[in-house]
Amino acid sequence: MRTIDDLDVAGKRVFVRADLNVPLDGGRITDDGRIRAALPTITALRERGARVVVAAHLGRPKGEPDPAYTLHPVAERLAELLGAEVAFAADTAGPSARAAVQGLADGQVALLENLRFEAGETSKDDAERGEFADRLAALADLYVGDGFGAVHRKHASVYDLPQRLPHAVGGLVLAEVEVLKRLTEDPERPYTVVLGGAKVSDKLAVIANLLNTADRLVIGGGMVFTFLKAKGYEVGSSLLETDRLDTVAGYLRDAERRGVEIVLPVDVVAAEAFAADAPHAAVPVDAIPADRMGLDIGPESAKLFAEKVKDSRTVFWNGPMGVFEMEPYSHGTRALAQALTESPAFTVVGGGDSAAAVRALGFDEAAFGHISTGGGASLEYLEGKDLPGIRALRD
Ligand SMILES: Nc1ncnc2c1ncn2[C@@H]1O[C@H](COP(=O)(O)OP(=O)(O)O)[C@@H](O)[C@H]1O
Ligand SMILES: O=C(OP(=O)(O)O)[C@H](O)COP(=O)(O)O
Repeated sequence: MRTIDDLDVAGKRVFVRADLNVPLDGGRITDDGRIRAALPTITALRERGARVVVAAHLGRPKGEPDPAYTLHPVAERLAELLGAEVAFAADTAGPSARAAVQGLADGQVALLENLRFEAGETSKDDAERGEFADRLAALADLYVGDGFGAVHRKHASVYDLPQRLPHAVGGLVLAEVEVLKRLTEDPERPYTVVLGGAKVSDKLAVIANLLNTADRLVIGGGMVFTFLKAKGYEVGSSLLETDRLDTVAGYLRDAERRGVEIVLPVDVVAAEAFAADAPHAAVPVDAIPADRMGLDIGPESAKLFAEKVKDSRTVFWNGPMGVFEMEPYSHGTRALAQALTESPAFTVVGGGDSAAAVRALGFDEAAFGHISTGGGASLEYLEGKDLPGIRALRD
């Protein structure tokens, strides 16, 4: 793969596909880790006289403009961190984007509006994605793929656009892959993968392959309830993927046959509503009240998970154990993060929210082996998949 050092960027319009999908509270960025992670590539290009056109997605808007998902706050933060102006385009590939790019002098930066405001970005239809990629291609001379957190998405800006422009891989993607390789090439065992978070259907899909590589899967977060229900427990109003119950029951059988240990919580914190001030209590998993939802693992589970993590030589963790953004449901995530810092294992934390949780809960990033900007992307890389956003840079 060509790197940015192999490109002659001076005076050229360079499209940088970054992952700037940061957590927001209203319009306020609660963790700017992904913006910071994008800086080295942007800065290197500026210093070499490129006209840098940064593009990214934020959240999951439905293919049309939605003010709740504007990248405007990200443009402001990016400008602060760069110590330079960032021209923000109010559309993605329309007149405002064209004007912003046209106005760039060498070394200057523009940020396009959320790529997912266009249906073509995420379309499953090759022609529709291609048509949007053509419009993006008209904005630039060169392409740099640096949005590691999105390289597992076969989206127009990730997969189709690099096929239309001379391209290179960015430093963030290179660095992430370098670390994750250590987990695919003969990881020290026991090798434990901890899964949590809210993107339940995405993450259920990686489990089949992880059963081939990991010795132990520890399951927390929103994923838990599909497992508990598949085992016959009632889960009240917790997150549940009803149509995946058979699949999950299959994973449990498969794991047992292969000798892969699946560690599930023994207790959960069940709340009356999705709110910090809702009445809540830790209950055993066989006693979740019908009118309550599980928003964290319970204290007994936190102890159990900590033991499993400490008794490992390699740990990959993606997905918070609970709704860590609300204090009453942050204890499971805190206990797990603490255990990772005390484990003799090589530890990798991946995912926008997981990395944000570790920082928000006050942990020192240096206490972990690596904090990756990508959750789903890391998991799919660990599965051994050829990821669309990396494949397109190789061709
Ligand atoms: N039991 C739960 N019910 C609902 N949401 C949960 C639960 N546990 C964790 N979450 C939520 O999961 C979100 C992060 O999930 P996800 O995006 O999958 O992680 P990452 O960004 O690290 O890949 C957090 O915002 C957290 O509040
Ligand atoms: O936040 C992201 O992934 P992650 O939650 O798996 O770390 C990426 O920006 C990809 O977002 P997506 O899962 O909406 O495609």
